[in-house]
Amino acid sequence: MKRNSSLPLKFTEVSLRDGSHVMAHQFTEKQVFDAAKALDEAGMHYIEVSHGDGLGGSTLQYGRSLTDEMKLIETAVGACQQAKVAVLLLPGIGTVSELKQANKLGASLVRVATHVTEADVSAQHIHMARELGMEVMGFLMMAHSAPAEKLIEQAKLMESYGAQGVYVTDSAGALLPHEVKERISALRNSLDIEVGFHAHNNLSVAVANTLVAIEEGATRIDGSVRCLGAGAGNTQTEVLLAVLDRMGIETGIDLYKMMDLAEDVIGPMLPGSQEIRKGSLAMGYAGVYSSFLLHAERAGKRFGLDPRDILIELGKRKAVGGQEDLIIEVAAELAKKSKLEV
Ligand SMILES: CC[C@H](O)CC(=O)C(=O)O
Ligand SMILES: [Mn+2]
Repeated sequence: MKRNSSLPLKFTEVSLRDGSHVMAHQFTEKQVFDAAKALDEAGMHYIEVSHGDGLGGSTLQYGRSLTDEMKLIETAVGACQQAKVAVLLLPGIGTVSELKQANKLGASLVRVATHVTEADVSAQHIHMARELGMEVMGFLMMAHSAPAEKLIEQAKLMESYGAQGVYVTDSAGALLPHEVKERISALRNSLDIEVGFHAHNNLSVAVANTLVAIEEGATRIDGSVRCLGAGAGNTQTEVLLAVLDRMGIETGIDLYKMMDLAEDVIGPMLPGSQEIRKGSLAMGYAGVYSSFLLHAERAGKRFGLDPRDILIELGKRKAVGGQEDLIIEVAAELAKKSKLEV
């Protein structure tokens, strides 16, 4: 593969943040310590640790964390010799004060995440992170739902606020390879900062999409070991690293150590196997936020509905992150409608 960038690839392992959705936000300090230590020893570049919905996400709406995320961040920082600890922040959920606290505890990269059309809400947080001396990336979520021109406009806003890179974030795992190619190359040709890619494997194309992104010049790449991320999980980190190794692309990360930690450290944490099942497949198919899966399954049980019907309806309504309350509303409406039809 010929990469359209001469910069080295930098990987962010997201299982301790995106995987928080799968764990219903119940990570323990020991789990985070063991995973961060093993990832650090394998040479991982960045390890993201936060509530699944980012700093400040531990609420009734998003799900309460078992362990205070600041404790988890501090634990991960303490476990790492070389890896940097990253945090995710969604303006409106996380605040500048939480960002300062995380930075004080040793988090040195923040990814400021907004819906793909709402980059303007990231200005204050990006400025503050730069003032704190943190590395800052923009994270444009639900990137499948906007055309390349919109992504360019929004990424340029983040660049103007001081972001040092912008991610195409396929939150729904809905992007197809040609759509990734179009979006990454559009950003690569329009920005003076790095471009990143964050995938979800709901349609089983996360590794393929990530390879396309790398070829088009993305240099910041996300993955989760054993697919420990929302929905069917993210690009499986250890698999991607093996493929890149076969392609002769240098990552600086020890493949055997990654395979071992996938088996011995992350494997035992998994509440179930991260396969593509009907719920996650429906999300990729309908373009729904991956972190809605557990919420939709719970609503399905509560209202006696097939969670897929709830997910498909959420896709039609173009629900965005932060609208977890809409899941209940949609389920209640569907249940009412189906009773009327009987
Ligand atoms: C709720 C935040 C979300 O999980 C961020 C993310 O990883 C994505 O949009 O894919
Ligand atoms: Mn994600």
